[in-house]
Amino acid sequence: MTSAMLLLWIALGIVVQLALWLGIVFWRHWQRYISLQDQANGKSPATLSDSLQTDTASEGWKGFRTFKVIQKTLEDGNGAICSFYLRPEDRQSLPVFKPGQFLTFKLAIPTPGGTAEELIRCYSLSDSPAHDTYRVSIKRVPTPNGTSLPPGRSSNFFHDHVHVGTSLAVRAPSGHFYLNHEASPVVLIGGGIGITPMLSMLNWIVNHQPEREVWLFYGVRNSAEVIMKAHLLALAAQHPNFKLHICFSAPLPGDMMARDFHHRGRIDVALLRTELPLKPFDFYICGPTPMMESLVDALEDWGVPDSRIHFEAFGPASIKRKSSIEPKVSESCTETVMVTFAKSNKQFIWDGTSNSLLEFAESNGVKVESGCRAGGCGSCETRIQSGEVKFSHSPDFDSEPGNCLLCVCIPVTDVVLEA
Ligand SMILES: NC(=O)C1=CN([C@@H]2O[C@H](COP(=O)(O)OP(=O)(O)OC[C@H]3O[C@@H](n4cnc5c(N)ncnc54)[C@H](OP(=O)(O)O)[C@@H]3O)[C@@H](O)[C@H]2O)C=CC1
Repeated sequence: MTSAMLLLWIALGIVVQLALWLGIVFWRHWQRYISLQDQANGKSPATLSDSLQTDTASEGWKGFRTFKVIQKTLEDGNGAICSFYLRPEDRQSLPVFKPGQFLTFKLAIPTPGGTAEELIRCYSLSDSPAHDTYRVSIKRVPTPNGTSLPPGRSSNFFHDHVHVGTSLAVRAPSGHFYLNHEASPVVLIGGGIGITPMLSMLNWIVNHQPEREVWLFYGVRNSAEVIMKAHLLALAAQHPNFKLHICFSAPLPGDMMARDFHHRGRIDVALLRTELPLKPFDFYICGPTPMMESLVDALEDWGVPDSRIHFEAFGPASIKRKSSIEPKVSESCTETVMVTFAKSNKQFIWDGTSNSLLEFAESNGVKVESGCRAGGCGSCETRIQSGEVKFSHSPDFDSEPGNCLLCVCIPVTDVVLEA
C-alpha cells in the first residue's frame, strides 16, 4: 500500500469517527428536545428516577380517586398478610411515588347496626413505583393477647371484605419516610409487617441503582411469618450488592439456620455491628415501636448521625429519640398558651414538651382521629375556632382554610380547636 493510500484511509477513519460523534451528539440533543417538549405539553410523566431526583416529582391527585382491586394474594404461612394490587378505575397513568411512601384509604366499615362507619387508614406501598398499579400488603391485626381490646377494624376489613373487583377510595401517595436518591450505601431494617416500605425501597434500588450497596435485615418470629422470601432470595442471588439477612426471634422446630434464616434472635445493634462493614450507611427502619425505639437509640449511641437514621412511626406511639428526650420548650411558648378542645370540653396549658397538638391531645386523654401522623393523610384535620397555630413541619396534605393538621401543628397563641 502506498503512503498516499495510507493517508487516505487514516483521513477516512477520522471523518467516519467525526460523523459518528456528531450523530450521537445530535441524537442526544434531539431526544432531550423531544422530552422537554413532551413535558411542556404535559404528555410525559416524570420518570421513576426523576421522582427521586426532585422533591416535587410525585405530583399526586387531589382528594380521593377510585381504584379497583385487581389481585389479592395471601403472602404468609399464617394467613395473616395479604397483598392487594390496585388499578385506577379511570385507567389514567399513575404518578410516581417515592419508595417508602404510603397510600391513604377512606373505608366504609360495616357496623353491627347495618350502617357503615367511615375510617381513614394509611398503608405503605410494598412495591417500587409502576405506572399502572400500586401494591399494599396488610397484616390482619387480631385482638391483643390478654386484652378485651377490639381487633384492628381496618386490617380485618381488608382481609374479610376487600376482594378482586372491590372499589376503594384512595388518596395519592404521600409521606416523609422515603429513600434518598444518593448513591450512599443503605441498611434497610424491617420488623414484621414493617418490611413493606423496605420492599418498595429494595425493589427500586435493584432496578434503578444496581451498583448501590443495600443490606436488608428482616426480623420475624419464624418461617410462618416471612413474606416474599422467594423474591428476596432471587434478588440476593442476582445482585451481588444486595446482602440479605433474615432473623428469626422464635424459630419453629423445623426451621433450619442457613436454609430458612441467617440469624437467631431479634435484630439489634450488636448484630449490625458484627455484620456491617464500617461505612457511612443510611439506615431505614420500620417495625414494632419497641424495636424502632431501641434501634434508633442504639444507632445514635454507636455514633450514626441523626441525619442518617430514618424511620417510619405509624400507630399511637411516636418514636422518641434519645437526642430529643430533653424537654424542649417550643419557641411558640414563651408565654402561657391555653389549648381548648371544644367538643371534648377540655382545656390544658401547652407546656411545649409535645411535638404536636396530636401528641398533646393524646397525652391528655382527648380522643382524636389520626392516621399517618406525618401530615400526609388528613385524618387529624381539625377546625380552628379561634387562635393561631403553626406547622412544625410542612405537610403533604392541603387542609381546608381555617383548619389545621393536629399531627404537624403546634399552637402560637391560645387556641380553641373543634376536637
Ligand atoms: N409503615 C408501615 O407500613 C407499617 C408499619 N407498621 C408497624 O410495624 C409494626 C410491625 O408489627 P408486627 O408485624 O405485628 O410485628 P411483630 O410483633 O410481628 O414483630 C416482628 C418481629 O420484631 C421483633 N421485635 C419485637 N420487639 C423488638 C425489639 N425491641 N427489638 C428488635 N426486634 C423486636 C419480634 O420479636 P419477638 O418474637 O421477640 O416479639 C418479631 O420477630 C406495627 O406495630 C406497626 O406499628 C405496620 C404496618 C405498616
